[in-house]
Amino acid sequence: SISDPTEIQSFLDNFNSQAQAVFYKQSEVSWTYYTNITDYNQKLMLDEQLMSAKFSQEAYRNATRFNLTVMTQEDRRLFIKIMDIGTAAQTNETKLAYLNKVQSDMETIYSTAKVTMPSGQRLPLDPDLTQLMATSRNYDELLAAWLGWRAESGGKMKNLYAEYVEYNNEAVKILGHADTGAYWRSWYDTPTFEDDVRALFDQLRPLYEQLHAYARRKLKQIYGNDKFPSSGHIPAHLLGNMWAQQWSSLIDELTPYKGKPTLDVTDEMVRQNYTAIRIFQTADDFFKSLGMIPMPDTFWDKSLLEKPQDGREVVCHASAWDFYNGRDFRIKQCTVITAEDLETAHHEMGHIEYFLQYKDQPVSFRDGANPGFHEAVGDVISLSVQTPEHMHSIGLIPTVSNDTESDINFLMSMALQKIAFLPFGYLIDQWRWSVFRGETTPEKYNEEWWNLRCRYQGISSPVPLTSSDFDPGAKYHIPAGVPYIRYFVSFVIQFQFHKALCDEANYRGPLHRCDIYNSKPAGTLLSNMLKLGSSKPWPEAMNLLTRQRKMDAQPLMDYFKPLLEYLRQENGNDYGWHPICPTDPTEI
Ligand SMILES: O=C(CCC(O)(O)[C@H](Cc1ccccc1)NC(=O)c1ccccc1)N[C@@H](Cc1c[nH]c2ccccc12)C(=O)O
Ligand SMILES: [Zn+2]
Repeated sequence: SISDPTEIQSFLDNFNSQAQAVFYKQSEVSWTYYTNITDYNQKLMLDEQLMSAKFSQEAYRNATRFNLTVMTQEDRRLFIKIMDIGTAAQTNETKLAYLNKVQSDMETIYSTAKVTMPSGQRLPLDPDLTQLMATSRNYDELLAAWLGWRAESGGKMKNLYAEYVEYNNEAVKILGHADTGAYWRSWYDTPTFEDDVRALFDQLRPLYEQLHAYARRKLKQIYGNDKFPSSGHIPAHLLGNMWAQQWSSLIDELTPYKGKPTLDVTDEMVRQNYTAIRIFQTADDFFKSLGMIPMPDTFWDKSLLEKPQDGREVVCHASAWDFYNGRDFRIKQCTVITAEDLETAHHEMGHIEYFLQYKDQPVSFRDGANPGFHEAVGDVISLSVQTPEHMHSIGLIPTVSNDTESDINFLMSMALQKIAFLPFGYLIDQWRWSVFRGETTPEKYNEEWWNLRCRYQGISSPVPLTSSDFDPGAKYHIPAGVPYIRYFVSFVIQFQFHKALCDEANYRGPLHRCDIYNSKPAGTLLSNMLKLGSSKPWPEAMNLLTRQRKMDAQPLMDYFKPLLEYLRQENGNDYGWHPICPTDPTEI
């Protein structure tokens, strides 16, 4: 095998320039499809995916001819990443083409699904059903939207998913992975990763149980005790979100102390005629205040920041795009003028900032230190943006009151976003890993999904399950094949990052009131970590930013400590739920 340093270097240089060209072409063709769903654009994208797979297979074959043992650590790391080609390892072109087609068809079903409401209106998820789930307080209207969405999305792809699992597993096994779940977990390069995330979740459950109990009591007052099963579960369609994954839209009902200025800035954004562009300029301004890299002109020219009104079908689920040429970076988001979309805009721009910071790395290092890092960048900035102090400084709330009651109100609004999410962020890939392992077979897909929803999230289906249901398919990341444990990891580490940046900014107060806006030292510290991309093992990136190498839920627990005390006080013994789903949801 080849050990000559000159040959090693020329292979890496060659790969780097060829890969940029191939990945650029694939990004462009995919972008065309995602922003204009037609059979023709899908075919162009699928053809390009086969070309790109051939390039990756060739690079893999060439890379195996080199002797890794004589290389520098950095070159060895590059070769290992070049050989991690995922499903492109499938050299049977018919099988790979079919896998890619099935995956794209499921994502298209999801992205073009519409629900016919009792009124006869046909509503898409974005923006209509999302807004209905957030604003309606009518039990039956919420149920109609929830039932309609699951039928039009997941209900239409159950058999496709079983095939996707089979073909995806077959492809990654060629690389030596036990199954697709094992392949996805390998990106964290931690042999105890599954145990580590389970330990974090177990550590955080008491926080969630208290929030769940508080929300359940308030929702019973709104919808009546008779709508809630005696098992203690909350019906899945009552949490203000299609998947009950974040409960922020219930903030007005769940605010502990009434009579204080609202923390939901949506109305004020609408009153000030906020536009999608202005939402993204607000986010860009924050990164600039830290001395970080502003969005380039191509971002403003080529992003799609609003749902097209010309009848085009698009994939509305937000995403950030690196075109791998060091110049072209875009966001695709069907932005609406709400507090939640202000938050999502920061989340997406966090991905772009990461792209910008590592754009001079070799292509194979243009990735997050681990997938959770990529999801955390924007959310860290958003933790500062959402403080009452910052919201006041950008004119979205009239006054800042930091008496104890206002403080609890603010912590509640953050908990509805961050604590409510934890079991959801955890359970999605618990389900998928069990499916990829073959422990959960197709006839058990839906039953196991609700087992996890009932056990970890304490919510249950408002109607009896039938064998044709496939509720996992009603959540974008399942048909789109996007892993999800990354968000659970992000929701833990973003508080570690926030604490480290607040320390760097010489902030002294309570963590939940810290706003790092204008802190160049904090911006420099964050940039230096982001510049690494995936060139170093993630514990090193973690250490550079936080001075420790592990994921740690303590900063999150410290942030919410005052709220946990309040909730324990409020709930007394009225908390918790039976781990098993209620047999008949209408059984009371
Ligand atoms: O899915 C997303 C945002 C979409 C994304 O930015 O994570 C996007 C997902 C995606 C991945 C691959 C193909 C298509 C979509 N990820 C990226 O765009 C992305 C880009 C580069 C590197 C890594 C991820 N958020 C999650 C939950 C969430 C996490 N943080 C939040 C903050 C506010 C609101 C929601 C969330 C959700 O909606 O369930
Ligand atoms: Zn993301």
